[in-house]
Amino acid sequence: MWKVVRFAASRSRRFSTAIPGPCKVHKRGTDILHDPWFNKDTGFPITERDRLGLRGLLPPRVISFENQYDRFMDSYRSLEKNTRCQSDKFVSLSKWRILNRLHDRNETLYYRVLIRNIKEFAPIIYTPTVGLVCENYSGLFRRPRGMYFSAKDKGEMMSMIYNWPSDEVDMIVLTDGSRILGLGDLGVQGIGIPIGKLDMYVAAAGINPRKILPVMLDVGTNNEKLLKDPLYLGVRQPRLEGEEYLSIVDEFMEAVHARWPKAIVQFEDFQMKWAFETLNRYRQRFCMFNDDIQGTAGVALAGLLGAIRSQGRPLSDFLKQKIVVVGAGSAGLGVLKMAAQAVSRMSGGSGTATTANSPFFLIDKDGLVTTERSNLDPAAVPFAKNPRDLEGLTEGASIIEVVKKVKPHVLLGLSGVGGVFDTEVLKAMRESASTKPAIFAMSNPTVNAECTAIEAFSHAGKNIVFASGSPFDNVDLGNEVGHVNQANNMYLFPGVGLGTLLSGARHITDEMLRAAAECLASYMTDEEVQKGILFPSIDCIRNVTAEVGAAVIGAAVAENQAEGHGEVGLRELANMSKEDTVEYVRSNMWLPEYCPLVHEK
Ligand SMILES: NC(=O)c1ccc[n+]([C@@H]2O[C@H](COP(=O)([O-])OP(=O)(O)OC[C@H]3O[C@@H](n4cnc5c(N)ncnc54)[C@H](O)[C@@H]3O)[C@@H](O)[C@H]2O)c1
Ligand SMILES: O=C(O)C[C@H](O)C(=O)O
Ligand SMILES: [Mg+2]
Repeated sequence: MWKVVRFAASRSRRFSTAIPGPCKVHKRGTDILHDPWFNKDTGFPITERDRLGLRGLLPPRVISFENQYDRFMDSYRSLEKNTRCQSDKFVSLSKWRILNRLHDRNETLYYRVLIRNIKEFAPIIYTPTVGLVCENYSGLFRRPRGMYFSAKDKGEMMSMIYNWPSDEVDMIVLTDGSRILGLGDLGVQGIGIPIGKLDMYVAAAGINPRKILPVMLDVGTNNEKLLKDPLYLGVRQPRLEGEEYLSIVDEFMEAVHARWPKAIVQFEDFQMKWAFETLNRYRQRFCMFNDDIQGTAGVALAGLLGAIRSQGRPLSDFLKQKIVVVGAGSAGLGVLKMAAQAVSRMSGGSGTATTANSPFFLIDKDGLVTTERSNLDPAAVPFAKNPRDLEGLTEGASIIEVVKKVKPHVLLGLSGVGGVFDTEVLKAMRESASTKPAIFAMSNPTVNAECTAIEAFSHAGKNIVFASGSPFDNVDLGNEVGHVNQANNMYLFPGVGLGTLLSGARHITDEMLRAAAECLASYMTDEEVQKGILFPSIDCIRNVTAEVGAAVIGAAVAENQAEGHGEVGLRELANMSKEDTVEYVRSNMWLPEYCPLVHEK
């Protein structure tokens, strides 16, 4: 059984918070002003202007970092005021543009703005606006960000990787653009997702922005509209398949690790068949994980355990919870696999994942998944129900049929289809066996959510607990508040990445992911959970990441995966208390401060 441990936020003297040391820069003059890593705009002190050949290239007055921040926020607020009557789409894209321009000009200021206002800006640089940006990327494109490896680069990647200007890369987010959120195949335009995820790595985990790399593997697209679009920036060919496809991913993985052997690669938004195949292919060879399968699973498991706690029930009740998962893709199957492992361990087993005899039900676009399904995807086989055990439900039963019959404690959507939890389905959840039925509409972006928060509380009742993948406002229920949780893998992947990095682990194991999920599950207090607050506010995401990262390090040490990082060796990691480990993680988080620049030839 899981012990609910909340790491103390005590400060240890062993790890002091980093004060930015000097940064070596190999350029001078305008080249520095045009480099967003080093640019400080009007913030360059006079002595630095002299040292770096900047004197005369900037207006004479030096503006403090804080004043630069205020100036940006003022222009952001004016934009908000001036766009008040415009459509939501126009406003969201305008907000993204102003942030993106800052990102392209001055990263230190950009991350200060992002970190201080994460709740307000996450919905712009991350889901849902990032989806809109990806849909319109070819038209919005102004400056490149990250690297693009295409089907035409075969045989060249080992040298191309050296085109990246940084000698140190810790964290890579890689996509092939084939399943961008719930928006489908967006080809090269999917690069917005790795960029947004890595922004969250900087904001939530304090990974140094000079050590991140967003990557697009452009192997073509099957999106006819994009192929016909004269502005489309990707390779105009159908997606590579089979061995041709895998040989491109293989070459990329070899090239990356030849240059940066310890870089962690997060696979993101790959269509299901490649998501599972690449995870199995690389996880023993490289330090990598698939966020949609593994990150999502951990967040969902934390939500499922929270739903039990919200009913005032012990976690052992997990064995009895009836859970209907709608969506049998990489995310839905990842969730079921982790949930089934938890059930197996709780009932004294080895943690082998199968739900055939458990109260879990899986539904895909063809309805309830049973052993009678022809062409059942191999990854779904362990979760197909035997119709003999179903008491009246048959292969392909609809969501409403399943919900009416099963009366689930939890209805969890990862289908990518907006509105599939319709009024009838939500009303049927009133008959749930739970005192606090849980409705998790986890698909992104907002338009693809299985239902909205208002729909859930109005049709399923005030006593539900609700979570969605993209943010919704809390719902006014008269004299109480219907709390909206954001069940998004952003609560896990930053801690998984940072914990892995700081442990120096060569691989990311199931145990490390389990530790991350359990840590998140135990983050909220009983009092909060009973109010329906299952996940923390995004405002404290650095704190969540520090704790999740520490849990990952603890598991890496326990499993003999850890090798240490920098000056902190394995022995020191192994001797750290939980509090010390949290503090160690926290003290390794990059802070957006201008560092003194020192020119080096
Ligand atoms: N909240 C999060 O943290 C999080 C994490 C990962 C994925 N997601 C979201 O989950 C969604 C699915 O992601 P995925 O990688 O599993 O996609 P996927 O394409 O691999 O799977 C989609 C699944 O949904 C099923 N489906 C389609 N239409 C359906 C319908 N009408 N009724 C029932 N099932 C239906 C499909 O058969 C398939 O099994 C996306 O919208 C994605 O944004 C959210
Ligand atoms: O990107 C997100 O917001 C979550 C998740 O990885 C998704 O694919 O939807
Ligand atoms: Mg994703």
